[in-house]
Amino acid sequence: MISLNRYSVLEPTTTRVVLGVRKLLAVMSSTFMNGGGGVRDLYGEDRATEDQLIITPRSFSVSSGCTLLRDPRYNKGLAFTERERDAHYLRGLLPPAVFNQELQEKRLMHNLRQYEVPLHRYMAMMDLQERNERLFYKILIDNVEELLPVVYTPTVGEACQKYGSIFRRPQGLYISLKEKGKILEVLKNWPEKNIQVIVVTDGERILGLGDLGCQGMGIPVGKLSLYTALGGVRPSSCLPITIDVGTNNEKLLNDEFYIGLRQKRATGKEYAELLDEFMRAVKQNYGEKVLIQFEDFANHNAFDLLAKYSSSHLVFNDDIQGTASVVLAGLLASLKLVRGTLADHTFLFLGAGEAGTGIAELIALEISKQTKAPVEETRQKIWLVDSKGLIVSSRLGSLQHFKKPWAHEHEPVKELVDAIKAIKPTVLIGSSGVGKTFTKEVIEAMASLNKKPLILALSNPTSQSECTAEEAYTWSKGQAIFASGSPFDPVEYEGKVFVPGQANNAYIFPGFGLGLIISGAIRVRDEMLLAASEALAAQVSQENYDKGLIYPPFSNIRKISAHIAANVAAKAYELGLASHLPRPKDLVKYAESCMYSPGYRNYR
Ligand SMILES: NC(=O)C1=CN([C@@H]2O[C@H](COP(=O)(O)OP(=O)(O)OC[C@H]3O[C@@H](n4cnc5c(N)ncnc54)[C@H](OP(=O)(O)O)[C@@H]3O)[C@@H](O)[C@H]2O)C=CC1
Ligand SMILES: CC(=O)C(=O)O
Ligand SMILES: [Mg+2]
Repeated sequence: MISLNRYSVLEPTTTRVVLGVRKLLAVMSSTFMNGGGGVRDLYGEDRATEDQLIITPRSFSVSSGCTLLRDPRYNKGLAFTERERDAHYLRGLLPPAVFNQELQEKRLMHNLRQYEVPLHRYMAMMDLQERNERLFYKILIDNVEELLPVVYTPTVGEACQKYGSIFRRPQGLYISLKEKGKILEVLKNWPEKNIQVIVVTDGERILGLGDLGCQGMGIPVGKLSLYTALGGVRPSSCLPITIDVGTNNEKLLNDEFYIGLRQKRATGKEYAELLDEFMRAVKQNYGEKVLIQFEDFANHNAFDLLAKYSSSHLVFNDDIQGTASVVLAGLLASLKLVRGTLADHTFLFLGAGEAGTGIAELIALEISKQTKAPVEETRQKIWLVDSKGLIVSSRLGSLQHFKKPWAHEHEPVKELVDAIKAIKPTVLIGSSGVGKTFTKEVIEAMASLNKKPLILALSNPTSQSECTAEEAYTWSKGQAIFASGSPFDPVEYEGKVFVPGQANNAYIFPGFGLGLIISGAIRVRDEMLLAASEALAAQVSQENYDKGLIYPPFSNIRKISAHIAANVAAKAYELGLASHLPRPKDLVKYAESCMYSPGYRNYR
């Protein structure tokens, strides 16, 4: 193992080699085998997104033997060559066969496919991540459409629900109320110092599954593995964090295997102080440019945290902003199928929380940008229904602040289907977290009003989806353009195959984050979200449209992410928020060159 310029602990099985700089450079340049796609610098793409390369150290550490086999970042398992086995004291610790990474991948995919229970696949993937990180990312990248539902929604939802009983080794950083006053010290316990992206949750709104407390850790871990696999951000710069302020989930509080604090959630001042200490400690420890992605906070905290820290930190709320950007992209793309402009459409949401109001606002902004009409005016064609019915002006006094802009003049309407009949939307978006709410009557109402109704069932995981793909296509008699938060298989209806798209913020956040990193952006702005949407929409091909798709397939996601990153970075430069100067000429190429690739390196 070669560890440069860092805190490498010298363990008994570690030999330290001291070299002159010139010799070190020679060794390094011949040492790394480029895995494809990364920049060809001395460090390989592992450090490509770092601020600058510092080539000062005169030593590197070579861990060997069992220590090397147990280090997931450097372990290659049977792929260690004969020469490496000699050089690193691995003789006898491995069986004689030498496999290349492709053969390892083939074997692993074969084994993975033997598991019929998705959770078992998830656990096998987590085991692999902790055993051989490069192989984990190699198989995730190469089999992204097959494995996304395993490491991400829907399976990650079940994994979080059962996190206590499937818990093996800790992943990520846990910051609980017990660490109040010591958060900076806790951050310093994390072995990596060059952190570029943190995904943090407090576990209160995990997908549409509600409060899972500390067990929400599966979400930051999963999201960050997508940062690497889909966006090319190197794994060592990603930090998953769960803030544990307790849980109000009685089932978990009474579960003997629950891994979190066994108390009700802290709220008010106690909550705010812990979060504030966390935000200050992150900036102090990692600097101004670390991206903090808020994930799956309940809406009574999410909007306030975003507003509070967006002027002092590089913060991004994936559920509000990432979801908005992915849905806007789908809408822009859908105009190829339904014609007209965004301003010609009428939008109705079931669910007026983070996702719903976040999307609504970005649509209003985009229409305002396109038509030059004030956003107060462009909001008028966007309507939302919450658990109490249509959001109308007579409810203004009791509405949460984020719903108020959507309280238009209308008589109260309780049921979704009646709201559809009254508002006559062309687009129906489900963001309620409640499954089966797009009933046959709802879909039929949309199909009776529109030749091609656009129906997005965004809620995750699959159990919470507002309807299935099959329901959307059959109840609309094949008229619907449909996409969902969690994936569905293609559906055959009356001899025609309909391919549903996946409207999930996973299309956006990896490329969005990469764009912030490569430009050295210091703040997130709405214009960057619009730029990301436009880049994603531009990646939908005629072949995709011909299948009724409004999103490109995930199999192209790294190329898509590079385009998103480039557009986001370009916007950061345009807005004067980028700190990496000079601006690279070709931002797409630059983004691609910065991406981590999981091919093995040769160790001398
Ligand atoms: N596809 C994707 O990329 C994403 C999907 N999501 C999914 O969206 C869902 C919602 O997330 P989020 O917006 O953050 O959650 P929130 O809790 O912020 O909002 C949920 C909204 O749904 C409303 N609601 C709840 N039950 C009903 C019901 N029976 N009828 C009508 N409205 C109802 C709530 O009403 P009230 O305010 O009255 O309580 C609230 O307005 C989750 O399932 C999540 O997984 C989220 C982000 C990204
Ligand atoms: C996808 C996502 O972020 C969610 O469902 O919360
Ligand atoms: Mg989320």
